[in-house]
Amino acid sequence: MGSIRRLILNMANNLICAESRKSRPFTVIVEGNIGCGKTTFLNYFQKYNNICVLSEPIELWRDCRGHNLLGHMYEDPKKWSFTFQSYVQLTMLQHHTLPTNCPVKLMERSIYSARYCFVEKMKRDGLLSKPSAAVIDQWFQWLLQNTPINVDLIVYLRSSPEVVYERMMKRNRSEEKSVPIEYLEQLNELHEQWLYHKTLYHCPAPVVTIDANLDISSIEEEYEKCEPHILNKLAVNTRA
Ligand SMILES: Nc1ncnc2c1ncn2[C@@H]1O[C@H](COP(=O)(O)OP(=O)(O)OP(=O)(O)O)[C@@H](O)[C@H]1O
Ligand SMILES: Nc1nc(=O)c2ncn([C@H]3C[C@H](O)[C@@H](CO)O3)c2[nH]1
Repeated sequence: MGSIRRLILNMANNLICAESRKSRPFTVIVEGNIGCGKTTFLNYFQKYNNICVLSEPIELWRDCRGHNLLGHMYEDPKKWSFTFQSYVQLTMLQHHTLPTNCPVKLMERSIYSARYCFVEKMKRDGLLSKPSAAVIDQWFQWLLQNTPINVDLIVYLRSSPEVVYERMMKRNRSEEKSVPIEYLEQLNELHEQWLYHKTLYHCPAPVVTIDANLDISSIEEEYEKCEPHILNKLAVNTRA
């Protein structure tokens, strides 16, 4: 009796998984250091009218019921890292689970880089206490097992800290004005370990790497090479 029950449960589970895969869009996350060109990359794909393009919810981080959590985090990371990362994890979860009829969802960053790069760096720098890091990770592990945050492809905009530091400074975001190049060097190392050498944490999908150091005048060729991977053979129409 037991084996028949297990067989029936197995079949039901397979049906549910197949159904959730069918209903979930082909999900692509664009990862890379601050200033590497993620927004610029997403803008290139705005021409497709059935790719759901989700930029990083930075405006939510700058105004959470009137509080600029991004600014607080950079001004006093010891005090505000947990608060900020809790909200990053929520807002990224909202993007991962946002329903769409589009066959492709293209996200700027993800719940994965928040955990594997930024939280990791805060843990190593002692900016997140062990209890705080444990709570963030308990949430992350539960979400991993119980919510549809699967991704199908990672586009890694690989850059050098010197290049992105110059771009970040030129872009001149007020909260980032005191970010030292050392921060970008360490963030770069974490991205390299996670996405290039794959020696840090689990990589949730295949990675396509782009040389993000290329100047704006020549990088579009790299974006074009990336298109077939993202369009994933789906009928994605360009905007009329
Ligand atoms: N290939 C490039 N060559 C030169 N400048 C670039 C290139 N890509 C983007 N930039 C410029 O660098 C700055 C950062 O680009 P962008 O905002 O796209 O990066 P980002 O990865 O989204 O940054 P963040 O992680 O801070 O949101 C912008 O001023 C943008 O115009
Ligand atoms: N600490 C921290 N944790 C995150 O998960 C995270 N995601 C993005 N950012 C910062 C980088 C840019 O300044 C700015 C825009 O990417 O926000 C983060 N900072």
